[in-house]
Amino acid sequence: MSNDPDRSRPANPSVDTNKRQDNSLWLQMWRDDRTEDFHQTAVNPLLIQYWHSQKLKRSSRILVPLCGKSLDMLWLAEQGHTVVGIELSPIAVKAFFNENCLKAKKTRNGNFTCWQSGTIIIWCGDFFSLRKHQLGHIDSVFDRAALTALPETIRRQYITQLRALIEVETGIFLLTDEHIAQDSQQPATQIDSEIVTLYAEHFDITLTHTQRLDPAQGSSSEEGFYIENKAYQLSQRLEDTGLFT
Ligand SMILES: C[S@@+](CC[C@H](N)C(=O)[O-])C[C@H]1O[C@@H](n2cnc3c(N)ncnc32)[C@H](O)[C@@H]1O
Repeated sequence: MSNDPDRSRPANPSVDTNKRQDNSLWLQMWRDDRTEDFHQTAVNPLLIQYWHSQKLKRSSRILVPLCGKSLDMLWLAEQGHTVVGIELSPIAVKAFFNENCLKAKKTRNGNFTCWQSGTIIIWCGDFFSLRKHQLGHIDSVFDRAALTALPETIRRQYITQLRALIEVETGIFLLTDEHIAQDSQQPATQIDSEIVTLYAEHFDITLTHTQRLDPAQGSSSEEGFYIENKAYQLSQRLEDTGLFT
């Protein structure tokens, strides 16, 4: 499932060094305006297709970790939800509000600057430093290119932090782009082994959608690989929370 932007990173520095390096890399990417590999110029079609199967109330609060300047946040707000994004780069946050002609109010909160326009709130700062009391109640998480943006060494910590920020009943709608070797025998209906490793301990995992992109469709996978888009619904198991003992 590896999808992080810099595969030339050293394989095994300590997690903290790796996080610092990764943050610098993302901040530089935004300064250089190199966002074409991940920023989508339209709302994600799988979000539109599958979001409502969660049957959330319109008033739900949705967490969008590592949100960039994603237009998906606008669509979620249009569904009546309050959207709570978290993004490291102030350039990305400013671009989101400016490009969508939204006037935002900025307030300082600890190491974060909190930008708000109507029902869209973006916390600008490091996801790993955010605390639950800052964020408030969260009903669902939308993760597109957040888990997969991080180096593999940090992904477990991402999930620990995500669980610390949400409620026991909060579900996650996760979209991934998996890079599959063309000679792989893996069936399209298979849950990615890294998703199992990372989430199965605490979550029930449902694969809701798989779409294999033909390399001829212009997908940007490396030679010898194709991309498979997958949508997962993750539900935390209540017995892990101590509610059923
Ligand atoms: C691959 S992009 C995806 C953005 C967005 N989810 C989308 O679909 O367009 C990953 C984003 O995560 C941000 N990011 C990376 N590490 C972060 C961190 N530790 N805290 C907050 N944001 C982070 C990057 O600046 C970048 O905008």
